[in-house]
Amino acid sequence: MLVVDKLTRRFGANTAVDSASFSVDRPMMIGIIGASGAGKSTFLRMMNRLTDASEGVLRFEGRDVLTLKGRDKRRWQSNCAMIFQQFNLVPRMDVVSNVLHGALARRPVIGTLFNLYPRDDIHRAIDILDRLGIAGHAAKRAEALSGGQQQRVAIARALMQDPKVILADEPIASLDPMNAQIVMEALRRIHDEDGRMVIANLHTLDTARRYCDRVIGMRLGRIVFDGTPEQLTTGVARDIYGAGADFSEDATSTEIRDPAAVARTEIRQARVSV
Ligand SMILES: Nc1ncnc2c1ncn2[C@@H]1O[C@H](COP(=O)(O)OP(=O)(O)OP(=O)(O)O)[C@@H](O)[C@H]1O
Repeated sequence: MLVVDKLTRRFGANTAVDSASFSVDRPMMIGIIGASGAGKSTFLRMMNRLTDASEGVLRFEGRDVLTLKGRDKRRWQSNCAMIFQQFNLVPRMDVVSNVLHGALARRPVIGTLFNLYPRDDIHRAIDILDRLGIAGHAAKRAEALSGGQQQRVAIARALMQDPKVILADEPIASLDPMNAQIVMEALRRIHDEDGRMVIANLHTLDTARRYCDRVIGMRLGRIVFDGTPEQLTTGVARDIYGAGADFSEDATSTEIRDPAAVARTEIRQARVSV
């Protein structure tokens, strides 16, 4: 279904993604983890054709994605929706109009210019918002919503494109643990119920383990781990992050933890440091 072969992107002397290869034979939820600068965003941006590759092949359902041009490229980009850490909504525009923007790629230019949306699109936008539990906010300005709600609006906008793949670039990095969980559950449900492939760059190991079927670990542009969440042990994570024996998973955790347990850990750490 998806074949990535020796995919490489160089920026001058810096190789951001270095000969990355893997293949996926069915729609899955895939987490890409790795330290800052490992090449995760560059990989997603190449997949969506926001960034050109320097070398290599990326095929989806047999099509060579990297050579698509013009309308075919735009069609691919609409089939491969992207969501970002900062949501990228139009803050002063109402929620439903933000969602309807997701359908622009599939609509004639004239309607777009006059903000005329077919009634079916409007109903579909409301249905998608309802599915994500935020239909009650449809008429509000996007900026009036919490971060977690805004990210769900961004997911709704992506779903308006009816994409085969959703690429999520650190979708929960700006969210508190509770909202992070709601957003990850929404992405997981979209995969489970619609059969869409989801590829998410994640900063936190526990999130990758909990929500993904497969985890890819990147370090300095290279894929250094490709396996199941069960295979992602602390030792493997240490290698991916290039960390020493003092590597703590807590530093990459967004788990909603029992406050008493957190306090106990903090007291223990304070005792160690005095
Ligand atoms: N447009 C660009 N021009 C020059 N260098 C770039 C550009 N985009 C990315 N890089 C470099 O490529 C490398 C990989 O960056 P990338 O953003 O893909 O990493 P990342 O794993 O997504 O990091 P983060 O988790 O911090 O977002 C970094 O060294 C970065 O500085």
